[in-house]
Amino acid sequence: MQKKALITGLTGQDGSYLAELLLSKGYQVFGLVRRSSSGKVDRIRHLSGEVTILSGDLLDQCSLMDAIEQSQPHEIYNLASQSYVPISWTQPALTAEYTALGVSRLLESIRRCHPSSRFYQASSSEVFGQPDESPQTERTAFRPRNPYGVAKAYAHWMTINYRQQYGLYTCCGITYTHESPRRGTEFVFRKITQGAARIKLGLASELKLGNLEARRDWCYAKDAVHAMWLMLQQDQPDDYIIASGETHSVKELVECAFGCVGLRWQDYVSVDPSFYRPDEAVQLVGSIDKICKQLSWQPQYPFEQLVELMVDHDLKELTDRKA
Ligand SMILES: C[C@H]1O[C@H](OP(=O)(O)OP(=O)(O)OC[C@H]2O[C@@H](n3cnc4c(=O)[nH]c(N)nc43)[C@H](O)[C@@H]2O)[C@@H](O)[C@@H](O)C1=O
Repeated sequence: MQKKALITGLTGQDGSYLAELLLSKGYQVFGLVRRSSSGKVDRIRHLSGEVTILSGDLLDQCSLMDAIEQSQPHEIYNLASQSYVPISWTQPALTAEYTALGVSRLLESIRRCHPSSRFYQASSSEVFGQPDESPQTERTAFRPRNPYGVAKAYAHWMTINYRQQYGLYTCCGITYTHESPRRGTEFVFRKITQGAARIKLGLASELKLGNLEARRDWCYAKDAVHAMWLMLQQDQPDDYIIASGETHSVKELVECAFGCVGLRWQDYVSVDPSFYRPDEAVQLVGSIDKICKQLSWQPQYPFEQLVELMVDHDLKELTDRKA
């Protein structure tokens, strides 16, 4: 029997990669798309005709119930969210509506309409905020430091509560920052790889960044979506950290990206305090012991290879755009 999956956040980085992965495995894929996102189809244009688009919104319970009834999915992946941390300070209530309450609406819709669906919730390392320990494990206490992290913590615990209270098959993947050529340029990794490419091609002369000392655990988005799928194939639902297990600073990222285009970063990069964040967690790194042992998952792309892949992509994309 052909498996069916419903993805929220289909038009985003992770949604588009997950749709490709599921299609390659023979799934029938449905994607929930907000009316306001329906113009942003760059990441899924090549999948048109292969994925069934359903109109819906995490703010609207009826639309979620309709989508689930229509698709009758074996698996549901909730990848939709307001995901940019600085915006969560300027729009805290809207962030909570999508990122926290949206998950309640989705879980309740699953319980009422199709309780046999397996559910994946995209949790985030931002739930750890200023963690008590490093690396963080699945048991590390949550101490979120921004409205986005608070909203993700609520969603995480609701997902676990629906598992415990109603016996639903629900899992949380606590993902650390994950990147790809489909990442938005507001996020630092893509901002830097595209920035280096733009300078190399003479399209820009400088790159302004915030805290160069901040350290992050970056992995490749394609590796991350593979882990999400694996989580829903297990006999028992559980929660896992999805990360690379190592950190690099923003400065190391800059050095590596400018190195790829043969330029000295010090000649082009300046620090702009407006990109600094108040009280941010400057070092987050995940322990991947559990996922490696229990799901035999391993990140496939080391940091340097990911930077190179993205710089090469950005050089090509910008060159094609100029031509
Ligand atoms: C796991 C988590 O991962 C992501 O959130 P993020 O880590 O906040 O991502 P980012 O790329 O915006 O910042 C990374 C670091 O880089 C520093 N940084 C320095 N200079 C600039 C700069 O110029 N721009 C930006 N954006 N960051 C800068 C910044 O202060 C921070 O320390 C999302 O997917 C989120 O949805 C999520 O769940």
